[in-house]
Amino acid sequence: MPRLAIGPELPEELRALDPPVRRDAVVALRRFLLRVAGAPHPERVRGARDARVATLRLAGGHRGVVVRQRDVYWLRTVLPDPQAWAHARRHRYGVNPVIGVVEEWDAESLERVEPALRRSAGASRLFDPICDGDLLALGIDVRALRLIRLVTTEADVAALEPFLPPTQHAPLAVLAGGGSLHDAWRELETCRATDEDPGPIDTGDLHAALLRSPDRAAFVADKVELDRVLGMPGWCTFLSPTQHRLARAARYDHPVLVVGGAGTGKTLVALHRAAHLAARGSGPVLLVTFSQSLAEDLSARLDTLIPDEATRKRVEVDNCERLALRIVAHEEGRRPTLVGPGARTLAELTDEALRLLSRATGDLLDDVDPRRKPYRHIVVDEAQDISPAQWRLLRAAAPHAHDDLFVVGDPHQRVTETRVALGALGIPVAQHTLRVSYRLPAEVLSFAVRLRGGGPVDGLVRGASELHGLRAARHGERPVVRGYDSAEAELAGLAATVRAWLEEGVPAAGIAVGARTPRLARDARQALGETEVRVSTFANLKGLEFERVALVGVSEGVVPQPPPGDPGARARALQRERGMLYVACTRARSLLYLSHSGRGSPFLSF
Ligand SMILES: Nc1ncnc2c1ncn2[C@@H]1O[C@H](COP(=O)(O)OP(=O)(O)OP(=O)(O)O)[C@@H](O)[C@H]1O
Repeated sequence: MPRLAIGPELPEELRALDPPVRRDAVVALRRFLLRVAGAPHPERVRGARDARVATLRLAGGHRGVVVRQRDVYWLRTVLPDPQAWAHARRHRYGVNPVIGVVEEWDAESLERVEPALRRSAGASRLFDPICDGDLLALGIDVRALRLIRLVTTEADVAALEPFLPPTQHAPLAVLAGGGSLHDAWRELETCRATDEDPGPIDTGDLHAALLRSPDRAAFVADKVELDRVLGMPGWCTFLSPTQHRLARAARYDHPVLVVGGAGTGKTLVALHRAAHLAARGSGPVLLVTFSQSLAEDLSARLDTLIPDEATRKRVEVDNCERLALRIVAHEEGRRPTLVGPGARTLAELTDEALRLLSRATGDLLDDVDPRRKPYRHIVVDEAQDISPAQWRLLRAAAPHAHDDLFVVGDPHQRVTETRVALGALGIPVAQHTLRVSYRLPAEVLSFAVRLRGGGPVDGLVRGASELHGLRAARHGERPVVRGYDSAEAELAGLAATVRAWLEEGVPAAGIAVGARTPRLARDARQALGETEVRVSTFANLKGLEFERVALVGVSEGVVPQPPPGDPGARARALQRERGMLYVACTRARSLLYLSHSGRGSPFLSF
């Protein structure tokens, strides 16, 4: 049987086809995998730049492009015939000689760019001070050296980005920006998907390279696996190398904290870690987040990610408040009252739950009897808004052992008063950072980061955390900021904007409208009439994402809300206000619209 690896774009490409074409393509792939009668066979590509590239006729007018070596087939893409042939001729494939992952080169474009680079090349070239040996040690392909030697400016390197594999472009971009060889090498290291030493790299071994590239290829051994990979959303199968390394690490001896800006995949990593622990861990897993609605969302996504029922059952998903309630209810035999006579506050219940757990084990920080702990592994999302008391409860709910706590969060997205330094709570963590936002187009990301401004915020480990080094995976449209003379005109503008989006075909579920206060959110709801778009406060948009987001009332006197007089409290309140607006802005996958009446919020002046 052929060994078939699926490329990351394939599930979406197939879903976008007309149903009959899609069905034919999937049947053809099943036949190909099983080598049964009627299976498509690889067809050579005349004029291919890489002799290993072939196409498979999958359905009427559609072909798959495969890279083939002996019985290994890497299915890169499914396209209408003419585009498939063009794609097949255009690219060549290789293996990074340092980290051993697969590389895809847009060879045709690079051939076109080379004469232009040669013509514009200055006398002194950007990489002149670096010898060939050093470039090769960074994994730069020997065939690319001639081209790279022509590069004169940092802008040349940026212009080459779409045509180079990321493993070639990333170290060059670091060097072009003035980084050292060591910095460039560290950047290359982030493209590794595992911590295992790959040993000597055989650049002729496509199979080994594909196995080292889980972001680029997923092997499917049989029809069941093929159907599963094709049927699931891409996020279930393909993680970036850094995300993969963090989520699938065999073992962490100490608690782990993953931080990262908006849309960098922290929640995705938390979900995959929970799934990994459910499959390979050594006991019940708790996945905990900020609110009940986020917990419901995570739970639904875990159902998709973990098809096996028994494995799925090993993960409980909850928020911290309900966790405390459940622990107390379990002990007392009935649900504690939250209102009326005898009611306890959520804070009191959290303390009570901690006391109960500590009693069970003898001591809060000492695992006298780890079997009495309700969970073996705890994964925490939205860590920045979990209170110290809740952290103590979480710490007490799992034994001190390997893979006990895996925490993700972003201190810049804090929307509550909470400020915790995990170390001070007896949770020393090893910190990792995600730096690429997959949700936000570069234009929305840079707008949101500038608007976030306000200097460093309190980090989750200790000290301050700065928002820098974050980049976007793609480009898109610039945010729109509109000023109106009155609140009525602003709401009419909102209604017209949302109507236009719906008329363009954006589904209502892909649109969110946000406002700073519940009252403004109610006004916006009213202005929108019957439309089923989500309308909420900035803070309640936390953790969610939409195609388009409209934020209203981003006006002076509203954002920020008037801060308290005490200077310390004032500074913290302003940081929180910035955090809320940043959270709201960063929910937009493609388009962000902000409006104000009268003068705009001072946060908009950057
Ligand atoms: N490697 C990736 N490739 C493609 N898409 C990705 C990747 N990682 C994350 N995404 C997508 O980016 C979006 C943001 O991911 P996620 O919600 O996990 O980020 P986050 O860091 O938790 O965001 P936030 O903190 O802003 O709520 C999701 O749509 C997710 O599927």
